[in-house]
Amino acid sequence: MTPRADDDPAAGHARALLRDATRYSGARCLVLCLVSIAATGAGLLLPAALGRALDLVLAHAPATRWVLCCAGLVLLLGLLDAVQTVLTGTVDARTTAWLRRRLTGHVLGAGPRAADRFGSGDLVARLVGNAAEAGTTPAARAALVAALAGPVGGVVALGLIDWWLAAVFLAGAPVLALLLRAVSRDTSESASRYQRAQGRIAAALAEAVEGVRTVRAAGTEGRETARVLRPLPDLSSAGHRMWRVQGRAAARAVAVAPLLQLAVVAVAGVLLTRDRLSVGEVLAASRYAVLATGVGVLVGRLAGLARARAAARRLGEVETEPATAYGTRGLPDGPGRLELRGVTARRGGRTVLDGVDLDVPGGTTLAVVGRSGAGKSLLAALAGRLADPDAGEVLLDGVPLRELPHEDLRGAVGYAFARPALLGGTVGQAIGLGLPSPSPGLVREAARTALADDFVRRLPDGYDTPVADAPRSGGESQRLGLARAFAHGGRLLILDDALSSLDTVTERRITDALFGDGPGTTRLLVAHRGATAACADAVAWLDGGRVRAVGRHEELWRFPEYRAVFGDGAGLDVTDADDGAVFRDGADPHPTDTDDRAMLRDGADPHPTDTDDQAMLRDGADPHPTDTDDQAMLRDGANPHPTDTDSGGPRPVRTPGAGRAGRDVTA
Ligand SMILES: Nc1ncnc2c1ncn2[C@@H]1O[C@H](COP(=O)(O)OP(=O)(O)OP(=O)(O)O)[C@@H](O)[C@H]1O
Repeated sequence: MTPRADDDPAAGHARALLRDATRYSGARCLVLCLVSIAATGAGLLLPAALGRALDLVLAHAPATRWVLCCAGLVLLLGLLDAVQTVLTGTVDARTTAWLRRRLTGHVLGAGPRAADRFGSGDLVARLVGNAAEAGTTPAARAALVAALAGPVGGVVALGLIDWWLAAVFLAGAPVLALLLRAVSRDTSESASRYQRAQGRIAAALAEAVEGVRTVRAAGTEGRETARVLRPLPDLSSAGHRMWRVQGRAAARAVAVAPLLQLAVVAVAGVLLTRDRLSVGEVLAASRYAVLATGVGVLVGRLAGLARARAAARRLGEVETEPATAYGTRGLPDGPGRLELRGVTARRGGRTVLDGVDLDVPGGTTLAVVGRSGAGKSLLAALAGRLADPDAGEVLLDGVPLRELPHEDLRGAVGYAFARPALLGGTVGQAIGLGLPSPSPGLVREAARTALADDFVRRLPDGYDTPVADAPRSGGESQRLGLARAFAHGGRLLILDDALSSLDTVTERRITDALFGDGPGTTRLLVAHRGATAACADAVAWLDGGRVRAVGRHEELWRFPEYRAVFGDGAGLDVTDADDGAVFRDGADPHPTDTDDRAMLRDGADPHPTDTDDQAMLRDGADPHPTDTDDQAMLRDGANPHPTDTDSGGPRPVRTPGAGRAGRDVTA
């Protein structure tokens, strides 16, 4: 059973959508309705005129006026039909365009939630296919009024000729009414099923196209095709059911309508023999009986409306995902201090981040590290309000992000991602995306900083090359994404694994430029590599949904579990940490080692000796790097001789220009 709109938010949204869409095409809909009614009126006048002309011809009276009247009505009907066709087409197109605009804006306004919930393929199916079906609603409703006016007018005309004729017709009318109701209900159900199956196919197809390389590599093209088309039987059965419903209705209508017409004509014949009707009136009555039983037209219209309603409901479902609301509180001048207070976020039924507190002073860099799935990307998304936390608050310069207007928020926060989407006509436009008027100079400068300028200039039309014609590797894409983030500016820059596809030398050069540009930008950096984390002023170590510790990379490095985050053999070794790491919730990163715990309390290094070196060697780091080691380190993007004093022993390897010691980032 179709749920009532009150119980079903999607149906409520669908009704509101259709109401607004109809209002948008209001004037045209009204004209269409009037034209349709005029056509129906002309259709209703024609039998009367024909009957009158016939009576006059039979009586050998002058009938030219009435014959001309009949010809005029036929011409008018043709003209109105043409206008109706054109108007229906334009109203459908306008309404569809309006629905697509509104839904596209809504989907993008809702952010990643909508794509997560529906899947990109299904969303595309809704915004393309279902919007086109739902877009026929206003015109179909207008036409339905006229389609209803035909039978109603036919019955009235029968009553005007003789009330017996109307009475005979009305006696059989309830059967027709039941028939129409069943058509509308059954078509609605099967149309919903049909459209759902279409959506599932579209979603699976989008996944398969996205992962076409994986499919090819696995050699599973056949299996994938079968998976994409798995809903086909359901689609087919829903489609067949739809046609069966309409076919059955049409068959019943074919059975019931002629019987009714026959009854009307028979009664008209009887009335003719009693001289209550003329021959012309019998002719008119037979035509009106056909009009009054015009169920075929109604069945088609009702089925179309039912499909449109089912499609509108699928659009309504998309609208149930609320668009992000923005505040009106302006962002004051400030250094870009970022605070997370008790931030909790749930995904897929589990709490991924649980009461996270962080404080990143303006102009500093915080690296976020943690095992895969620890919630780093989620935290990065919350920090710039790509998503809202389920509890807690994120503040920029003391203002909760929720209270900021859209412009202030997006102007203040720049993002770069691991797999950036390059949107915009040309490469230059993709870099300047989101800026009110990006100058070519700014775009180039940003590209130079991101080390993208060289390869962009090698493209056929340089910065004017269409994005689609700019073949690029994963690393080149990332550099364009970084260029976009650099061009954006803003007081907070969030890099979500945005350096992961870069070779280590390029990464190093970019981080040099990034961290060397002085204060003014606060940076949050999701890092997988130790060398990247080492560039930051502080590292927040996420584990089990919480911040396990905050400290400098070299301070945290002593803890095997921290080192394990980067995998064996990753990067840096530390023997002189000052235990500045701040552990959260009393969590000890090295809980099994009681000595370490004691030493941490006393501020001493738990592994200051050769044993320590062994541990480091176990973890893949060489405490006494030689020239050969230097080469290896350079390969890894780390500088083996960052300062003269550092070069003599197992010191933290730090990237020059980075990690301004002395600034703290606290939890
Ligand atoms: N939309 C979602 N629905 C369900 N679960 C989600 C969703 N988004 C994220 N998650 C889950 O939240 C957890 C954290 O994801 P996130 O991408 O933040 O991890 P991460 O630390 O960045 O991982 P990685 O280092 O592998 O990129 C993961 O277990 C992920 O499966």
